[in-house]
Amino acid sequence: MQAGDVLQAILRRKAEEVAARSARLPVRDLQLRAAAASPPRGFAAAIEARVAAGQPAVIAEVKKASPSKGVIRADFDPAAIARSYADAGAACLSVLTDVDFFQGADAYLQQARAACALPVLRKDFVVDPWQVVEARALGADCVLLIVAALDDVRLAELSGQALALGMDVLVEVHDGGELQRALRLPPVDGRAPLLGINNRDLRSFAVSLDTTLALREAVPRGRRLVTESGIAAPADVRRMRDAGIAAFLVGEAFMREPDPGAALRRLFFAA
Ligand SMILES: O=C(O)c1ccccc1NCC(=O)[C@H](O)[C@H](O)COP(=O)(O)O
Repeated sequence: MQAGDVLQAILRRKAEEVAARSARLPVRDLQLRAAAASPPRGFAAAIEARVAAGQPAVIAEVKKASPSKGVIRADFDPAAIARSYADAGAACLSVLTDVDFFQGADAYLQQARAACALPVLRKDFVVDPWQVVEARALGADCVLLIVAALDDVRLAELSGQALALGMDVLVEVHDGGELQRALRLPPVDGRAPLLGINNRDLRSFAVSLDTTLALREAVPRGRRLVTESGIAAPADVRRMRDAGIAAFLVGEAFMREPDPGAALRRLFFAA
């Protein structure tokens, strides 16, 4: 798929999808499912535990396809991939649930989470409070909020709602203006969103690790920063580690390998 306005195309489609899904399943029914769901596993806490132990905290992504790369992994078994990541030392999982642009599925999140003990990020384009409740009902431990996709009022509403439901929030930015907006989000019960810096420009698909290096200075001490996208080689990991980055979200580099867990070990834990 061409880059151009892909984010806007995704957001237009997502609004239609949410309208249709929420008409079929009213939020009150969804809230009952969320209340009965397996409790959140502590996504941010799992990251902090790895960092406190002096290890890189790896959020390993379960992703079949993407708009920029098409199908990345045809042989796709979310449960097996999740087990492989957990055995290799991942701190958390990220599972794509968007159907139309990533060939994801809600069931993939449920299968991956059931296959291991790791906390799971629902990686989707969350634009409506209904989706936050849906994420918890599916068992998600964290939701992604993309600053470029939301105005300030909606961003604060969704973040506060997710935190109040006991989930963590990964708030994703790509430039300094978005970072300042993300930093204004208030904590709930002392829990603030994790700050994800996406090295991929979602409008052009260009990827540069310089994005993280340029923005990290503006992240206050005490806030956990996650570098996202384009981490593929040991030199990339070294470069980020040398800059003090401890948390990583990685997808394609693992998903293209026959054994995703072995690829994670080679990239992050080779002696
Ligand atoms: O990956 C895309 O093509 C894409 C396009 C539009 C919106 C989001 C997109 N990707 C989501 C991500 O940012 C990545 O899945 C994630 O950060 C992992 O990146 P990578 O390690 O490069 O697979």
